[in-house]
Amino acid sequence: MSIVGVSGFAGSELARLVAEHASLSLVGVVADRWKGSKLGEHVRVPASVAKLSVAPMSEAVNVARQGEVALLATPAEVSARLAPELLAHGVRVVDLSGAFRLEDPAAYPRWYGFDHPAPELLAEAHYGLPEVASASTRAGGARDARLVANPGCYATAAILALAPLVEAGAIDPGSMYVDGKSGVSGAGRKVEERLLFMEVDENLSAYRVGNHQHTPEIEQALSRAGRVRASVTFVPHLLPVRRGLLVTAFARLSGKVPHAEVEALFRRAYAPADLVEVRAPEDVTLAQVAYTPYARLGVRADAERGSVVVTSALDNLLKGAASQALQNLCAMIGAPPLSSH
Ligand SMILES: NC(=O)C1=CN([C@@H]2O[C@H](COP(=O)(O)OP(=O)(O)OC[C@H]3O[C@@H](n4cnc5c(N)ncnc54)[C@H](OP(=O)(O)O)[C@@H]3O)[C@@H](O)[C@H]2O)C=CC1
Ligand SMILES: CC(=O)N[C@@H](CCC(=O)OP(=O)(O)O)C(=O)O
Repeated sequence: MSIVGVSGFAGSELARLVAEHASLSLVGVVADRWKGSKLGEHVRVPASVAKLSVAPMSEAVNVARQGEVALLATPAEVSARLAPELLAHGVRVVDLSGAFRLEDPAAYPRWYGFDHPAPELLAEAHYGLPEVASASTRAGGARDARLVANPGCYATAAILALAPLVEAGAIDPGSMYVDGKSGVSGAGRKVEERLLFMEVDENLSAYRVGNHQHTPEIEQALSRAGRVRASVTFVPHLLPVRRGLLVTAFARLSGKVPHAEVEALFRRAYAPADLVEVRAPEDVTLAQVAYTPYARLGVRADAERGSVVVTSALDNLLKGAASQALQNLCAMIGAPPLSSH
């Protein structure tokens, strides 16, 4: 395996997870910021890979060709250009960015700010949310996929929260609401005024209201899962913590599923999922999921108001990025799944 973008927050988590997985071997790491230095100088990894030399971005294709799969932890526009080159060299790709999550090429200028350079790959990419197979159009799942689009962090939490409800026809899919709150590591290592300590500490603010790139991703996944046209209003907020995100989703019950049976939908849907826990909504907290690969969900239906509320929490860098990428990678190559410790 190789990791491109290893100097980023998600890339560093990936390096640790790949290095610690007994069935995976890390053969190359790439990032300009750390080029020429050893991986172990920056990330706490086992001695076997600590001596790996970090290659510059200009060497990304050559380095990635040494491994069977490349993990891209790069900005969407970078991944969109790099993935086709890697695929052309026979290297399979798990991409952590949004570059291959949306099936409609016309959505890219609107939500990501660039024209997609490889629109033909959008239909092929597998949307890799392992616990919600219906969110992808690919019948075979990640196994045998050449290209896996790893879901966004808020999108993972929101889709886990709403998929069992739309799949069962339990809610009105035309009006779902999602309030999301994320720790600052969600924004990556970049320098930005809104991410300064003085802006974030002891503060809470909404951002990109009506304009967040995970809106079409959530709608696409729920439309597929429910075979309906899903419409989601999503508002993200920046929380003054390092790790973790929590979304609260609200929807109107359709009456098709009695309110007393709504929680059972979740328990059934996620019974086979080792990494998704269903608890009371009040027990869904950042502290329970931060630094773990778990997502935790809580649901409560309100018969009097005809509504349902779902809380959903995960670590944005793990289930929201790197550990989910590992789940996908293991499924692609038939390696044992990520240990759920
Ligand atoms: N942070 C999170 O919680 C999540 C992130 N993601 C996605 O994962 C990917 C990586 O995110 P994250 O680790 O947070 O990001 P960071 O900003 O922390 O890291 C970005 C990485 O990409 C590299 N890079 C290569 N080319 C460029 C370029 N042109 N501009 C900027 N960086 C470049 C950087 O290398 P260098 O600085 O050495 O040049 C760095 O290694 C992104 O697509 C992000 O959207 C997805 C889910 C959650
Ligand atoms: C706090 C914060 O800024 N979070 C990021 C989430 C990053 C993510 O999951 O991003 P991609 O879809 O770009 O891969 C954001 O809201 O854009």
